[in-house]
Amino acid sequence: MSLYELLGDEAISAVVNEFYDRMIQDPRVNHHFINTDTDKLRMHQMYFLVTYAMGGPQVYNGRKLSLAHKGLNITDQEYEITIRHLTGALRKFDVPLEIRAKMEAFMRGVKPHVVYK
Ligand code: HEM
Repeated sequence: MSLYELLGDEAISAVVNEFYDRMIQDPRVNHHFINTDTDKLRMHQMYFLVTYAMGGPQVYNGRKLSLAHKGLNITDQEYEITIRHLTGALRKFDVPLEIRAKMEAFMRGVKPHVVYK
């Protein structure tokens, strides 16, 4: 069974919303989002995770990660903070450790496409 089937749409969207709330409230990373339509971004992020991290239906039609983060110059430290906010959001909704570990591994795998662009 895929992560997508295990969690379901509702839980995934709750996690993504919680994750964005944490990012937007955190002064160490929220400056990146000043010029971003965050409602649109929540949707894109959710579709991206469903499609690539969770083995769900292919619903993502946004830009490639390296293009989406071009010019943001995201640092290693900001990346770690972001991972902590995602795993924190997963924990808040009692997502089991095994799934949290898989999501974290996925996030670490795409890091080269996101940092220092
Ligand atoms: C950890 C893995 C990450 C994934 C999987 C991811 C995924 C995405 C996706 C799917 C988009 C939308 C692309 C589109 O609209 O076409 C996006 C945009 C964006 N991401 Fe990430 N992201 C990650 C890490 C980060 C980090 C660490 C930051 C900053 C601290 C960040 C900041 C942004 C911003 C500001 C945008 C919007 C750019 C714009 O307005 O054009 N992302 N990301």
